[in-house]
Amino acid sequence: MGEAPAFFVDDLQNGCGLKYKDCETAIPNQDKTYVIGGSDDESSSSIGVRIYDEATGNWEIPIVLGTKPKPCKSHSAVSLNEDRILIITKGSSADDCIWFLEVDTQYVREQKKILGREVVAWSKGVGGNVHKPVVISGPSGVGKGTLISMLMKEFPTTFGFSVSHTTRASRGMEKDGVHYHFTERSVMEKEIKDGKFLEFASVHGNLYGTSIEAVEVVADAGKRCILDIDVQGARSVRASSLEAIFIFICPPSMEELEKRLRARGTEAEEQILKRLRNAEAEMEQGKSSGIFDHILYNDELEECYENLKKLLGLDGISYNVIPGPQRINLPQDHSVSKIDNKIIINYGTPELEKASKNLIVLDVSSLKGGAPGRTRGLDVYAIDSFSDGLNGINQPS
Ligand SMILES: Nc1nc2c(ncn2[C@@H]2O[C@H](COP(=O)(O)OP(=O)(O)O)[C@@H](O)[C@H]2O)c(=O)[nH]1
Ligand SMILES: Nc1ncnc2c1ncn2[C@@H]1O[C@H](COP(=O)(O)OP(=O)(O)O)[C@@H](O)[C@H]1O
Repeated sequence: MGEAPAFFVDDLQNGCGLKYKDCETAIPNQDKTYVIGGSDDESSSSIGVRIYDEATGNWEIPIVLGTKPKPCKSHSAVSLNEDRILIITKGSSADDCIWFLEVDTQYVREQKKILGREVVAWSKGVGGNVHKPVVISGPSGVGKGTLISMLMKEFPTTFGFSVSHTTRASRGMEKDGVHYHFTERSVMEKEIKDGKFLEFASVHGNLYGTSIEAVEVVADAGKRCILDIDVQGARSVRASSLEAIFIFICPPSMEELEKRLRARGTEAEEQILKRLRNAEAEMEQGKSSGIFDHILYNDELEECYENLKKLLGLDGISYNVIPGPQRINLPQDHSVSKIDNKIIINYGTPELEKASKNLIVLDVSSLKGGAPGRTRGLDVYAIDSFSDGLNGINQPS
């Protein structure tokens, strides 16, 4: 049935006496009110967020994760559920106007625990769907990099590699920004504190991590993201709102793993021994932790590659191409309300009320992914509220 529309500025001023600027909206959610700022302030480079805790009467400025929407003169906002608020920025381009502010999703709750502060996270809404990202884990030397290179070579327009950050030194052939972002520990630690990472872990004595941006870059290129990360990282991604397929690669034996690591010739003896020691625990966790959807044995390379392709639906006959994102043209002046899983964007003025196509419906029942990054699965369509009879949408009572 019908639910309350966005709680707009005037309501809040009258109701609670909270102070804010014209370009802000105030959205009550659970026992807090989120004041989401516009940007009439020239110095501000993004939309701000403040939280009013009704129980304590205190304001808090949260840590804001994810890429923020660009500043805009005004926006509409509506609480989708206890987890997230939908924001529609006015005057933005068609592919940059629908945003989600996650306030209590699993990802945000985890980040609150890690960062010890109030946290919110932005995610951009994107029409259409893409295939789930692929997380590949396995012990050092098992052949993850080799398999991923084969995939990227055969399907260059389908896959994009999530370039991780690491504090380890570059190997001879590795390029900064291509294989890894090689970085100083102090810099990476600061960026982790600032919430720039989707996940990070200490592996073989170095710090490794996937920045939110690394995943967004691939998604924005319309490609399926591949992450080569360790088991701890895979566990963190499992707990995040990035819906992915998790694949663990096993060697045929520990002897063969050692042979491959030594033959690769990229590590000093001490590092080889450390990686072999860690491999035992990784194998145990990989096989039994419940994190991974699939386990592949990399004995014969070609055979393993064929199996990987099958898992990903790339076995030659039927790669199910999902249509690209829809373009969403939202009018500048509109009001927003929520009915069940549908957001109704009304841009009819009183005089135009009888004009056709004066409602846009944003169906949010199949949202996928979320902060940090992109929320996909939005279905957007225009309807004529009178002649189409709201297309079966329950009207607010
Ligand atoms: N958690 C996490 N692990 C990563 C990331 N990038 C790489 N790794 C893992 O770190 C480990 C060491 O990687 P690397 O030094 O390139 O050695 P290699 O696996 O022997 O080629 C591997 O298990 C990788 O999967 C990351 O962003 N996050
Ligand atoms: N199935 C396989 N049989 C033999 N050698 C392999 C196989 N898969 C990979 N290799 C070799 O093993 C070494 C380690 O592979 P690599 O892809 O670097 O592993 P990882 O990225 O998991 O550390 C490389 O020299 C690679 O050419």
